[in-house]
Amino acid sequence: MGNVPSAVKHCLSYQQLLREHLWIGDSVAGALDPAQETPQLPGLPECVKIVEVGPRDGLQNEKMADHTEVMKGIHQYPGVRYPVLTPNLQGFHRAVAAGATEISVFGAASESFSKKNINCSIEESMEKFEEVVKSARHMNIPARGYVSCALGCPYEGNITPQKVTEVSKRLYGMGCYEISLGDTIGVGTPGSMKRMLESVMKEIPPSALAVHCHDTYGQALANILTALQMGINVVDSAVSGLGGCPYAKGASGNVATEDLIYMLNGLGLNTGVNLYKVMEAGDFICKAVNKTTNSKVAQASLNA
Ligand SMILES: CC(C)(COP(=O)([O-])OP(=O)([O-])OC[C@H]1O[C@@H](n2cnc3c(N)ncnc32)[C@H](O)[C@@H]1OP(=O)([O-])[O-])[C@@H](O)C(=O)NCCC(=O)NCCSC(=O)C[C@@](C)(O)CC(=O)[O-]
Repeated sequence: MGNVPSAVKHCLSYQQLLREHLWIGDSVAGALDPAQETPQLPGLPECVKIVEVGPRDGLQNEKMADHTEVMKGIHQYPGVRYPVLTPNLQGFHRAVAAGATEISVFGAASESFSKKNINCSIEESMEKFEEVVKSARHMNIPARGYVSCALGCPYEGNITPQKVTEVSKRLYGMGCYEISLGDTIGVGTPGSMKRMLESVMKEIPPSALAVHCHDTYGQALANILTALQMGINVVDSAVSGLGGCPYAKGASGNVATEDLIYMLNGLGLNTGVNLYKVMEAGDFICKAVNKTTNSKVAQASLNA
């Protein structure tokens, strides 16, 4: 790996570990846990796809190299998806040149957050994303859309479900195959999640929606359960609960993948993910970036 900085090296071996055990999306795919004995509860989806955002969201606050360097450094396994965040056409072309085969555009339901995060208004961001998604579709590159601040904004406070719906509809309409609704600062509750989803689902089918919950107020799993009960079966999470947006001060990490899998196993929902191996990957990356895990499941198993 020559001159690759150490944070990138950690990210690469971490990706390798994760790829052996999970779906790789923001991501990972692989080995099956032994079939769960727990009978599935009614009113829930049959299986859940976990989009592992640890290698991206989990590490974006670390001092790391540019995506070009990261993309060049990783070994890309067949059947594994390695999406790259691309805020504009320049980023898109650079990502494709570096070998990206899936991209994500990332908008917000808050004007102030949009300005701080990507230095443009929501309307301007939609114009840029239109260009990106159009180019991606031209090249058969799947594009995912994020909507940040779906349950609250660090600058504006409450965000209306109507605003989230409006932005989600624009992203879906331009060709994003899936819209990930982000509780960027982790302030949502099952109540606000339900109200927001009821509104968004009037315009977008649940099969094209995902939830992305940060855990600042300890509500992430409850919010995810609410989304599952409403028919959503794609959930973003980060191993060890790492992560957070640099433009959302005070916000904690994502819901921990370990805790999410533990809950899904308990509900009898199939993920095809081996919890113990994810914990191994979590332990690896926490040591590499000198952090303690935020996963309650990993903490409990360490203390057991
Ligand atoms: C979007 C920009 C680039 C606009 O930044 P800008 O300053 O407005 O860009 P610009 O068009 O005015 O160009 C300024 C310079 O940047 C260059 N530039 C322009 N675009 C690119 C590019 N793509 N790649 C590399 N270079 C770029 C461009 O070439 C130029 O270089 P110069 O001519 O001065 O040498 C900036 O605001 C930015 O980088 N924002 C991203 C911040 C970020 O990474 N935020 C965290 C993402 S996580 C998130 O958003 C939440 C999420 C997804 O996890 C879900 C959730 O939890 O809610």
